[in-house]
Amino acid sequence: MKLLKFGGKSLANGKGIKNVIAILSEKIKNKEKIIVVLSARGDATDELENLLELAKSNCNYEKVLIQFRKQQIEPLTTLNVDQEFDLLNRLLKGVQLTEDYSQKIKDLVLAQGELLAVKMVSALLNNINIKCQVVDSRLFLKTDDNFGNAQVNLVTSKEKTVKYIETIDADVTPIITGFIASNITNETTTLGRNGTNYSASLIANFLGIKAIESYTHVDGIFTANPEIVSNAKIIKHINYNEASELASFGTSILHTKSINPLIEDGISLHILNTFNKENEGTLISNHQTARSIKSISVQEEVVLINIIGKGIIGKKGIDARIFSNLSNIGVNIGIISQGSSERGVSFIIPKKNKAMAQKVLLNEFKHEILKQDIQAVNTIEDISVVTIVGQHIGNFASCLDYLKQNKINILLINNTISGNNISLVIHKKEVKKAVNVIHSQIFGAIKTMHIAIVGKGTVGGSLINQLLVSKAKVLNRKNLKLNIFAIAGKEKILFNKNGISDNWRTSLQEKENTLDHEKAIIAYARKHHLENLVLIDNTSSEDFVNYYTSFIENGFDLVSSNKIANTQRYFQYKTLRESLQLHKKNYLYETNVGAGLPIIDTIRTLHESGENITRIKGVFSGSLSYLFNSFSASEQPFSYFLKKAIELGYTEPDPREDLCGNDVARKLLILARELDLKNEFNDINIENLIPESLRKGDTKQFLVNIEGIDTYYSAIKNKLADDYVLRYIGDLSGNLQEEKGDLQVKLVAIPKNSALGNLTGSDSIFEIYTESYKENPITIIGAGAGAEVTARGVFGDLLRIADKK
Ligand SMILES: Nc1ncnc2c1ncn2[C@@H]1O[C@H](COP(=O)(O)OP(=O)(O)O)[C@@H](O)[C@H]1O
Ligand SMILES: N[C@@H](CC(=O)OP(=O)(O)O)C(=O)O
Repeated sequence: MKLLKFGGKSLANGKGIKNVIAILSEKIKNKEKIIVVLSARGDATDELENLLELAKSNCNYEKVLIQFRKQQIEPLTTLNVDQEFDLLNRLLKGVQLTEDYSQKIKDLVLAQGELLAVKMVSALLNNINIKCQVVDSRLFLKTDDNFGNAQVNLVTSKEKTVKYIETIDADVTPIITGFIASNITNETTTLGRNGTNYSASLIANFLGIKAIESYTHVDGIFTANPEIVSNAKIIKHINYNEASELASFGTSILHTKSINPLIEDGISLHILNTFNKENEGTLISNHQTARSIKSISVQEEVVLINIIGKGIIGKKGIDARIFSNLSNIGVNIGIISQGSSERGVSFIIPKKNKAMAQKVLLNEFKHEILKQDIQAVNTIEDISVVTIVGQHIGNFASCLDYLKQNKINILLINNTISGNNISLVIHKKEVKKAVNVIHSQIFGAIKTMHIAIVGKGTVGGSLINQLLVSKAKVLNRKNLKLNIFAIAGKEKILFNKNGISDNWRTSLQEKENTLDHEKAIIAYARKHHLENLVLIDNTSSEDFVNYYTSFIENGFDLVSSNKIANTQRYFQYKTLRESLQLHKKNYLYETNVGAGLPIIDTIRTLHESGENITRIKGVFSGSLSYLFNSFSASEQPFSYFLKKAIELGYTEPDPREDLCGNDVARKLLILARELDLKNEFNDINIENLIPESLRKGDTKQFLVNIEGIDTYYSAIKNKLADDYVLRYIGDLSGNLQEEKGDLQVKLVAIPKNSALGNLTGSDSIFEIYTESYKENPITIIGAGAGAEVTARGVFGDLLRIADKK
């Protein structure tokens, strides 16, 4: 024999009730012997509670009641529910007249939800010729008078239940009400919200039934509430102790008191999904596993009480007085801590006990308050307790770090005596983010990075497309979800917390122009509680860089192809690093120097490992590499290659921006600063490649007179010795252990058969000289420019940040 319990959502109209009837009829037709226990349908209990409140405040409840009736008689509108609704009408009218109701009346009103459910399910089964019978549990579940949360008299109830069920013919399936019972004078009581599970466990225990199937609307018990963590993992098997732990820490699919009757009789409880026939669900039984399970639970409906006062530090008996006073009025203290506030005691109690507890404490400590030893007894309401069940504190440090990185403020932390549960008190609005952050950290489950991309030009646009194309692969290989939640152009901004899609260009185009993109991005991330935030700056904007600290302070890591932040004045450079350090954030900018080439990473690794870098030299600009490689190897005039470079898109629209040498100088400065040198941009000796006569005038004028550049370069070339070529190089030398290095950007003659002399096309080359490598520098050569390779480099930085999480 099995007992089947169906929850409210399973019995709701539509797919739910249809599946319930299908499940029941299949089992009964297969001659399985079953007993059924039902909750109220859909949200009936909440709706009945609401009707009581409406009546109490003398509002028009009739319309709401009509609507409620309509829902309850679906899908069998001919069902006679007059008895239940006549009673509801009378009770609600009474409440409206007196503008009040007792807990006793409330129980009678709520009970109608379960009574309607069993009536409907029986009728639907009878309609398909299945023999079943409505069973009102009030006839045999007997309780005390504690309406709303009545205690069951186990001995009497067992006797009555066994007797009652014996009266039902063996071929008739009992359809029993959950949640409701009665007292000794047969008045209706209830077993506490979500009490149907308890009814089911008790009835199984009384009748010697060894297996319960509990049908709900989720696939079973997960490593965290699946409605909060979308990639939570199902736990297939747990034992009673683990189930009790999860229940007591707020895993709402389980209820503490419904576990005890199972343990007593070794009854297995199989949690299944009404809406997913294929799923195996979670089996709770008395088996023992070698490895204990881990799961994250959330307790809502709690408040934090702070007793604040210098006068209570070190004073004996304060905790004892708190405990005894609250326990006298039946209030449980969840977590207590003196560490969180240096000047007081903080603890958690159920929200419903707040007023009572405050009154009792104010009275208990009235002398201390009078003497100003206690300044206040405060309550903080908007909090939740997140518990990681099965987690030892010893391995939790990285998780705390990770929460901090995600700007989650922990008000209290507590680990239990057994050392296997850790509870964190946090603000309610941060719960979703916190649970997701902890979950991904503990279970190594899919981690989601929430990315905002500013700049959608050649590099930005390529990056967005690369991310969209590669995201499925990254998810597969690295368990990492790359979710672009914002794209900002110069004027418009596009948001989607679930990730922007392939047609982002059109969607962005359709948006209105907006201002203050940085504020909008920060506000959006906060509103939607997004974790693992990364801002990617693919602009060349000087202004946008000013917002970097704001992003850092609001929990963002940074990636940028924009060089400005690294070439500002040294004090600004330093301030940014200080802010990164303070907020434990990362800033990666590999593409600032060699596009997709791993220059900064190599230099940083060498430098951090204590290798003395003595010189860095190379051709840092793809466009200038092309110009001098080609010009040196050909008889054509310089302007011929300059025009070609413009055509190929190697240069900026005004090629003088490349020729002036500032871009190479910026790259050189960035490298110098990686070595902790304190150089300023002005310290760099830059050879400007534009002849004096061509420096003035707009782009158009320059392009018209472009051949004017040739005499200048022919003269230089004529002076070249045999087997020498021209290269425009960045050169960092001097004593690099000092405060400042010697930074030169210059056109030089180089032997043709050297590494720099051998350079071809638009490749860049970086020679890194170190003490250990002496005259044989580490050399990195490759495409050092281009939107696609730069975007790939930015992508790499993003993955590096994800790896640090
Ligand atoms: N760790 C968890 N695993 C599964 N469900 C959970 C967990 N924690 C909380 N829940 C919540 O428990 C609820 C399912 O239980 P319940 O409300 O009793 O369902 P029903 O009304 O169908 O009986 C779901 O809303 C689910 O979000
Ligand atoms: N209907 C009652 C009892 C119950 O257990 O419901 P559910 O099984 O849907 O949690 C309630 O909502 O409290």
